[in-house]
Amino acid sequence: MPVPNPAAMEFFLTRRSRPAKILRAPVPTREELEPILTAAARVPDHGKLEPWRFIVLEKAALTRLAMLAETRGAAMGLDPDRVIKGVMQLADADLAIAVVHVPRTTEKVPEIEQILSAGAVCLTLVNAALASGWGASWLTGWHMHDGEFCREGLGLAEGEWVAGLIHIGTETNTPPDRPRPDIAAITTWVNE
Ligand SMILES: Cc1cc2nc3c(=O)[nH]c(=O)nc-3n(C[C@H](O)[C@H](O)[C@H](O)COP(=O)(O)O)c2cc1C
Repeated sequence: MPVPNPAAMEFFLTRRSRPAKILRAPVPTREELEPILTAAARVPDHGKLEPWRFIVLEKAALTRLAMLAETRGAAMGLDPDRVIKGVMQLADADLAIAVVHVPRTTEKVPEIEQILSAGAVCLTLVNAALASGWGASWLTGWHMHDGEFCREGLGLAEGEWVAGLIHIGTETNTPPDRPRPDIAAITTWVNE
């Protein structure tokens, strides 16, 4: 007989991100983050390759990265509004964790499966933070897709890239949930 876990199921049926712009201090301490990171690293991982790693960005690092985004966005010739959006995402944050995809060279596990595993880390990190009572959000942005920014600002090695920048903090208000998928419309039942 299956042994249900109603509390876990209730969490999954009601969980939702909190927009990064409404997250503020206090943020989890390093000690409080440890179980959250441990939960996030407990994901399906074909071949046990661990094709991901974490970079925990505390306030001073986010301020430094916001300044780098300003110069980098201008150097890239991006639309100023887009630059500012990326800059403020970092400048307003008190804590964010970059989940870095670290591709492993192996013939047994295609890279796409390693990338999917990195996505699982991102979602589990959001969920573990939410389950611990924090607000959390999975963002990226033009800076996280820019190799030069990631090399200079985050010290990423060749081939590494940011799968998600997970913002974590205290929510300052509770915005309404968004409409959720119609399960009947996206599900096909096959019995023959
Ligand atoms: C890979 C990925 C990247 C994302 N990047 C952004 C982003 O840069 N900016 C943004 O506003 N939302 C971004 N989102 C969407 C947010 O995470 C969004 O708030 C999320 O869909 C909320 O879903 P939930 O409430 O079910 O957790 C991204 C989502 C994913 C999966």
